[in-house]
Amino acid sequence: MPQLALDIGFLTELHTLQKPVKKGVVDAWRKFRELSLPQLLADKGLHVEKLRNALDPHIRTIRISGFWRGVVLAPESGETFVLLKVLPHDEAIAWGSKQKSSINRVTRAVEVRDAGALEELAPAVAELEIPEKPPLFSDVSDGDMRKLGVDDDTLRRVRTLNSLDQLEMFAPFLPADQCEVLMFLATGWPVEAVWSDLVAHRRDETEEVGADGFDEAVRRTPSRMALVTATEDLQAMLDMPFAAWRVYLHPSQQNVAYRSTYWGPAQVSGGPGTGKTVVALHRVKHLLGRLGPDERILLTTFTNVLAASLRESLRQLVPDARLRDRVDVLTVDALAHQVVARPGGGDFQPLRGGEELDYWQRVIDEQDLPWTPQFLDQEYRHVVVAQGLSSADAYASARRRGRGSGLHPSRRPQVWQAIERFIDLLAAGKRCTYLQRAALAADLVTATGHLYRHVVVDEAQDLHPVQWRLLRAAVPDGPDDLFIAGDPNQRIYDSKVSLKSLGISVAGRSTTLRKNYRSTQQILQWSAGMLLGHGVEGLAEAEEDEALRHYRSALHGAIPETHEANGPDAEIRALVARVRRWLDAGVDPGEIGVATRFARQGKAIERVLGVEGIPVRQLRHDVPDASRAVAVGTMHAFKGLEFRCVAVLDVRAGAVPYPKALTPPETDQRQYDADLMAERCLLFVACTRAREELYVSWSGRRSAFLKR
Ligand SMILES: Nc1ncnc2c1ncn2[C@@H]1O[C@H](COP(=O)(O)OP(=O)(O)OP(=O)(O)O)[C@@H](O)[C@H]1O
Repeated sequence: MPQLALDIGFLTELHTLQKPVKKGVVDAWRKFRELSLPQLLADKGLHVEKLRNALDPHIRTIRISGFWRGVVLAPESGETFVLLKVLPHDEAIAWGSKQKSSINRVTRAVEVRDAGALEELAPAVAELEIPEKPPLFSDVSDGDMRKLGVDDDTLRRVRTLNSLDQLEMFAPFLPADQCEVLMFLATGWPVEAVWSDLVAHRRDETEEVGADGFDEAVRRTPSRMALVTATEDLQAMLDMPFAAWRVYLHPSQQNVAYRSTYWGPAQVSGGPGTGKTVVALHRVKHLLGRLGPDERILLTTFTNVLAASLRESLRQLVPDARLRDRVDVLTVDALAHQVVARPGGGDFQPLRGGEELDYWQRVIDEQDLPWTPQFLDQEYRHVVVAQGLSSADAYASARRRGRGSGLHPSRRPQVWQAIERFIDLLAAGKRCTYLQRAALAADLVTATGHLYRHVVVDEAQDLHPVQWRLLRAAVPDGPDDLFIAGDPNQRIYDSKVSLKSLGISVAGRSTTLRKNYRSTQQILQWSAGMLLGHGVEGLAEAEEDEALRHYRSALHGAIPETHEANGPDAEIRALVARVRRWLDAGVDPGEIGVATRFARQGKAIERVLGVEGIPVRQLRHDVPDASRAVAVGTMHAFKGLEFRCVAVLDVRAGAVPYPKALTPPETDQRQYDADLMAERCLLFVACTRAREELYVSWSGRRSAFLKR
């Protein structure tokens, strides 16, 4: 039976197609399933047509609807076709006739290059040559290139290049896997690392494929070509094109997610948009497949919105509701709440917002203390709660690791007294801090026994040690106990955690993902520029900001736009104009996000967009909302989300960094540095939510985080 596989290039452009065209794709795909090969080739409606001047004899066009045609790769023999692109008639013919397919000698996967575009671009690329620089790949031999799957045609083109800019011009048109290898080599990766990180997983060791090997070759290309077998799956892909991750996992992701067993806690890290969440979800799917009777999995993340989004993604990835019901998708706070709500747990209301500081102020006034509320709050959080200290003696001898402010040992009893008073005051009002609740939950679980067989953690970088204690207690030590996904460069709250110090060792079981699937290279590079040279402490210690330099995306687009406005009102007016241009270009309002440092500015923006008749919604980190309206929210609320177009406003000195979010350096220099870094990461997180376009504006003096 013939079948029509889908190329990832087609899927990534799917959102630009109108509904009738998408329906045409479903109809065409059905015909491939329903007709025999001779019937298919003779079908008048589908009109499978060979192109007269095509560079590749395997290229055909098929009719999708009206003027729209699909460009298809047809096998010489065998029955698997691949849909590469859907375009208006003339463009489809022009594009199709310039493509060339081949089968990679190392991976034996199908690859397609835009041979016409590469030829046309060559003179412009040559002009970018920097005369005094050596060739880009002068230290990689032809033999190594071939071992990594780079073929002679590609080699001939790239041998003379001597700048990354030149390679990036060619990039969208080269065979994707070869291009990825070259990008990594060009950014300084040793041949051995490229081999082990990228190529080894893909290598195929079966016998030489013959002319009839095309069907198998498509099957060997799962990270770029999907064989969809059920109509519902195809429909879901067309409705949610960005859910491509359900079918296409990069071999490096596949390798992490579907490793049979990790003999202890495992960690996956990587820059924004590298698919950490996707890998975490696939890991849950893998673990579900081997779960014993009565065993359960916890999938946990940081905010309610992210938990809701994980629940939805899991629904798509694991359609069987009975299986899915064996997974609890909860924030760590919600888990703590559930545990504490059980008999014996007490009934305390957690403090919100700045309430903690008010309580500390009260203690300071009562006891006439020389410290600030921030100092006591941080001492309590980072030393007492983090280490689970419960007596004056334990505190007197505790290490104040990570604290930058001196505290003479003779003053510790006085601080402890203040802490005791703080705890009593809260208890008297039936209140607690979130961390106290997590600590209580950790104690209860330790006493009563484990809750889960596996715990999978996403957005791990922001968890506090006491939350880790709860997660550690929730699952028994052993194979596949904890699977942890996170990115230290996206830490926006003040929890600095070394997993090792918590008894969670991921040594030998830690992987870094390198390829970004979300944002264009231009957005990534621009955003990474804000962090480079500002060393962020990794979760598992060994990671450095070296990863930042290697952020890579196969997607290319416009350089982020910056705008200096003449006052706050003018800044909002400029935003309205920007949003209108996106809408006019066909971007759905629901695919636009507007981030601000403060909620009140977001409210003003919401009002103005509303008055302008643009559908708008408030983005909150506790309430999910998928309506098709422009999402306006604080930078914090954008954590973990993504939009086609993102505007970040109010990026001015005085707002980013926000002075009140910074501990005064004279109180604690180390804490000041950490706070400043968290503010930097916050802007980085907001900017890297953009898939295609990023717009950043301010009025007055620009933020010091923005480069000139
Ligand atoms: N192999 C893949 N093929 C296609 N798309 C992918 C793949 N892996 C991830 N994506 C897509 O890339 C985007 C980012 O993925 P994901 O949210 O998992 O990244 P992340 O590393 O968790 O990001 P962040 O840390 O910035 O929140 C998503 O739209 C996801 O669907």
